[in-house]
Amino acid sequence: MAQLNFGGTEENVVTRDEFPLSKAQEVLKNEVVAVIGYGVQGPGQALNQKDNGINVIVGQRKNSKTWDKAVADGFVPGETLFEIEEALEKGTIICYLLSDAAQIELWPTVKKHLTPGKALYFSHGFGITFNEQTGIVPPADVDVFLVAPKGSGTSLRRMFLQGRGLNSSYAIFQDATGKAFERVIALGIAVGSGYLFETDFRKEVYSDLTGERGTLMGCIQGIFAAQFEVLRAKGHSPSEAFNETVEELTQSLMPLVAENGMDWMYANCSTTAQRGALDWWKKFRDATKPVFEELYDSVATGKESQRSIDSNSQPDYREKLNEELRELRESELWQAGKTVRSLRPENQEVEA
Ligand SMILES: NC(=O)C1=CN([C@@H]2O[C@H](COP(=O)(O)OP(=O)(O)OC[C@H]3O[C@@H](n4cnc5c(N)ncnc54)[C@H](O)[C@@H]3O)[C@@H](O)[C@H]2O)C=CC1
Ligand SMILES: CC(=O)[C@](C)(O)C(=O)O
Ligand SMILES: [Mg+2]
Ligand SMILES: [Mg+2]
Repeated sequence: MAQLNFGGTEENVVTRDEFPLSKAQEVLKNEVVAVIGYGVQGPGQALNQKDNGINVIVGQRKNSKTWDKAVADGFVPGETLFEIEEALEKGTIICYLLSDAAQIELWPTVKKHLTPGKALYFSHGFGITFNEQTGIVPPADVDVFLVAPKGSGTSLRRMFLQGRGLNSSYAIFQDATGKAFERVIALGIAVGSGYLFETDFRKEVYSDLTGERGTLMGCIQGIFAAQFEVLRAKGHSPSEAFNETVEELTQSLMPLVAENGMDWMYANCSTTAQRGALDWWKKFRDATKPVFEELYDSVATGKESQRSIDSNSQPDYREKLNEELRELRESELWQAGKTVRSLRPENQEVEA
């Protein structure tokens, strides 16, 4: 474990240097890792573990689209792909990767198979932290921990294939075997994490729910829409409004931020832009901060988790979500975006 200084605070991190894949393989060599659920995180984590030489099986409902996907991805029915209960029985480490709402329904079945010494692995602090809402209370004689990749399962897999690694947080809720630390870190490395930083279940879920509702997904769509609407109302064309709101950000400026920080991105823009950005950013911070305070409270009081459980456990939740996504897709903003994306040279048909 290394101690690193993050802007003035020392924190524990585990890197691939101190915990290489060979060590993860050694720790997991007698384990059967059962990945339950094959939605977004399931495939990323199962495939990365498979490619990393870990003994991984998938548990999924037969006659489902995702069963077929697991087969197409190389999992073999009866060998490495099983009905959920069979996988639960075979697994010594259970990676519980159903959607957070679905985890509630299957919990009694999972619990039945958590015999002493097994490990229960999550990729989110949701089920355990909000156990009054989820009913997820594991027996005392199993290890309980999490590795939460900080990004989509799709990115986890893509970055692995590119030889890169998404960073993840890890937390131990219960160490029944005395081996929870080496087990959780070995899994974190095996699923393709670039490095792992320490957290606990409550902090993981509070920060994750805040982030995805905030700057990562909810807030960013909100400020995109606000700026786009103002530009359109002032007579700017959709292409101009989209380019100045989204395209330039994702294609030109955010890669610079990712590479070397905000000041470096600013420094690579005009002095005119820098003057304006430096003058305006605090105003945006002050305008949005009360909304972030409200958001955090809504997470911490359990309102957000309850809403997620209530809506995502309806039988027609998928159709309803798809309908809301369709509205977003068909908005003028994202329709303009579709045309803009098609114009990127790399997306144009190569002329014969
Ligand atoms: N989507 C992502 O990239 C990320 C997800 N996470 C966490 O990882 C976990 C898994 O999330 P996702 O992969 O997004 O899940 P998901 O929404 O893609 O669902 C996973 C699987 O659950 C199955 N399923 C749904 N209802 C079921 C039921 N009643 N019985 C049996 N199977 C059922 C689906 O067929 C699917 O294979 C969650 O705890 C989530 O918060 C963490 C980081 C990112
Ligand atoms: C991708 C991720 O980390 C999220 C946004 O928290 C999630 O999918 O829940
Ligand atoms: Mg999340
Ligand atoms: Mg997240």
